[in-house]
Amino acid sequence: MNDIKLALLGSQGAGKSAVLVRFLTRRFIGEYASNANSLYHKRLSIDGRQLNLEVFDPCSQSSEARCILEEPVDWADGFVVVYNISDRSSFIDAKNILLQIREARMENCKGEVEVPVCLVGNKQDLCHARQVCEEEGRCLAQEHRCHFQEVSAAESYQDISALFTQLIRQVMELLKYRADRRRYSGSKSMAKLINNVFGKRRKSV
Ligand SMILES: Nc1nc2c(ncn2[C@@H]2O[C@H](COP(=O)(O)OP(=O)(O)OP(=O)(O)O)[C@@H](O)[C@H]2O)c(=O)[nH]1
Repeated sequence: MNDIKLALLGSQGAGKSAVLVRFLTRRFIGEYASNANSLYHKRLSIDGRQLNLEVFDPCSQSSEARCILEEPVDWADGFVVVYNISDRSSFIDAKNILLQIREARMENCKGEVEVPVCLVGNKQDLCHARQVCEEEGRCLAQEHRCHFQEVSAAESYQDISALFTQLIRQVMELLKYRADRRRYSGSKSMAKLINNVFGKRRKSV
């Protein structure tokens, strides 16, 4: 069974918990305790595969949230970066988070497939108070080569479910790629070893 670890990042009040709880329970719960980090577990089946999903929803202000950004690849297999379309400062925070993820990827991944990220513009139901247009979100996502989706955790389940499903599929591909690479480099070193031992012997015969 695959273990998939995701982290939700974004500024305070962007709706991280609302988006996650909508995905996990199909429900919208108006208020969440925002002074604690939460780790959610769920068993899922996607494309016929059983998965153990772990999602970290950090309290925006906590030091653990900052730690995750310091070692993102070690901690999570994929990220959901959430901003509030009716709050420009949350979009600026999302930009900074994407930059930090990219920097950390460059340091940690070294030629590896990129860690999957989805940029989410939440609170689409508040479009009368919109401060970030959809195009800006799309452009930012293109710049960071990540998926983008505007959603309303308050009003809809479908878009949120689709974005998590797509992200989890990307993560499964990344984990498969890593496992194949490990297997390949393992068999390459085994072949080298055999060649060293038997190749040398053959020469001396
Ligand atoms: N109108 C509207 N309100 C939302 C939506 N999603 C979340 N909210 C509200 O926004 C507020 C913040 O939501 P949270 O999910 O707690 O936000 P958060 O990003 O987890 O916040 P922190 O835990 O403080 O970092 C709550 O009052 C939610 O009810 C949405 O899609 N539409």
